[in-house]
Amino acid sequence: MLYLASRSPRRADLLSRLGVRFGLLDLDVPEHQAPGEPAADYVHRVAREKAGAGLLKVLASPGAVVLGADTEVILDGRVFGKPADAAEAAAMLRALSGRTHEVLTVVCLASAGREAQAAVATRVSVDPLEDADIARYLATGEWQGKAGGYAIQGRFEAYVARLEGSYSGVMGLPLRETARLLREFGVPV
Ligand SMILES: Cc1cn([C@H]2C[C@H](O)[C@@H](COP(=O)(O)OP(=O)(O)OP(=O)(O)O)O2)c(=O)[nH]c1=O
Repeated sequence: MLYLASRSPRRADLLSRLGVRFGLLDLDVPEHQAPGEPAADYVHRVAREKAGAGLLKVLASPGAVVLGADTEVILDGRVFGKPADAAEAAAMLRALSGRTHEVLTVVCLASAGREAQAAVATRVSVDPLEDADIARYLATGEWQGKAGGYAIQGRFEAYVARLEGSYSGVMGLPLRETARLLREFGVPV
């Protein structure tokens, strides 16, 4: 049985698109970058912690496979996670304005005897944003709960000049790499 260790409705939607059946595990894994921890190491660690915490919940279920994932926006080596409030989201969007950043998603699959990860980095170029653009965007509320303070799957795409990589990866679950990992674990996709 496959379990998705995530509270993100987007990850559940994306995983459903692969046509697999899965259960949902609700868990709260803290996301804090350690001092000096490189951005990519941090994203890998959090994805592993989510899958590991999920696995602990279902160890009694034989053959359980747990999927955890983490998505962060990275600019100049700095990690932009989910903004705590509109002011923090505004600061993130000002930093992303007119620049190209990376969205890194790491997917981790774990079962009783095995663990594997896939990392997908997508480069996203954002048009220059006026203060008025940012204010209008923040008013939509779409920034809430999204790394970097934007959701590409909504109005923000109007400001995306170029995307190189995985669109589903930016949304939180890269479908191609996830499908490959699932097959490796014997989950038919
Ligand atoms: C950049 C970007 C991020 N996101 C989302 C994907 C992730 O859900 C979220 C980053 O936060 P995550 O910590 O990766 O995930 P989460 O807290 O939403 O869910 P969970 O930890 O329970 O699995 O940002 C978008 O939906 N669209 C985007 O364009």
